[in-house]
Amino acid sequence: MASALPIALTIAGTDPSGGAGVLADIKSFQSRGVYGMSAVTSLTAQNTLGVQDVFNVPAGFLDAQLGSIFSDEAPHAMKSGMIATEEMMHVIRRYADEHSIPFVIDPVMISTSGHNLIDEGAIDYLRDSLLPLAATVTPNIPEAEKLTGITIESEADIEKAAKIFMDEIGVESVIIKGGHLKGDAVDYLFQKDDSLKLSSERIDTGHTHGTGCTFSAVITAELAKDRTLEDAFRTGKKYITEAIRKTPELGRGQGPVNHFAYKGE
Ligand SMILES: Nc1ncnc2c1ncn2[C@@H]1O[C@H](COP(=O)(O)OP(=O)(O)O)[C@@H](O)[C@H]1O
Ligand SMILES: Cc1ncc(COP(=O)(O)O)c(N)n1
Repeated sequence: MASALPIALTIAGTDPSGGAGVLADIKSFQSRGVYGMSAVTSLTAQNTLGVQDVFNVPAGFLDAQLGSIFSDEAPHAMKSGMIATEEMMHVIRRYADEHSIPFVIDPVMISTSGHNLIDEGAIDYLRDSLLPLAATVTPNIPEAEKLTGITIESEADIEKAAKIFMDEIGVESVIIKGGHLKGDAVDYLFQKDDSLKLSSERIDTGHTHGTGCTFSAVITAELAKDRTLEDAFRTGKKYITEAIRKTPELGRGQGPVNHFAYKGE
């Protein structure tokens, strides 16, 4: 019997310092009242100063983890973050095909600290074979540029990129995050027949390690509760704004956000 407790799964890499990846996702799920599960794609050695090393889990062992999860208690929604290799993407695609639960893809490519987290050769597969399976995709500006092949500097460019995501790549919906542009922090949700733009003031801080992971995890948590994507996006935006505003100032580099800060519904 399906659990009454909402359950969300993250398929992502680990960050031992707790700011990004699986740990950020699980903290986000927990703080939204959602039971968290994880399947690890890569173990990274990283902290607020950068990524020191990466160990990719063999694709067969990712399969084993997902098999353990789905053969016992399936989650109500899932997200993916860092997926370094195409082989791992093949495995994830199979589970996404077999289980019709909302799937949020955060197409992680480069860490805030500038380290590459995906094989260059896997990007085509991610775009062509994984993104079309997602309920929504949450690229930041550099990721949206890489996936659409256009330069994004303005709102008109964001609209052009969204059209490529929906009409050419075939995604159901896309949330393009404007954190890397200048001015207010503006994010855009595009769905088939409508769009929604959410804006917040830009908080003057260097502590934005794990913002993308946290934002997409909150959206996934809300989808696990059967909320609409629009509601999930609104909650994600409020949550990440508070989390950045009240950063705990940890580490000697780009610190993590605060997963205790947002108190709203
Ligand atoms: N300095 C900031 N002030 C307020 N919101 C921010 C700031 N930087 C990023 N955000 C928000 O954090 C979320 C993640 O955005 P972004 O930094 O673009 O993604 P990523 O972490 O994947 O690079 C978005 O909702 C974005 O608007
Ligand atoms: C394991 C893992 N997953 C994702 C990110 C991206 O997060 P950010 O862009 O905030 O560095 C990261 N640094 N590490």
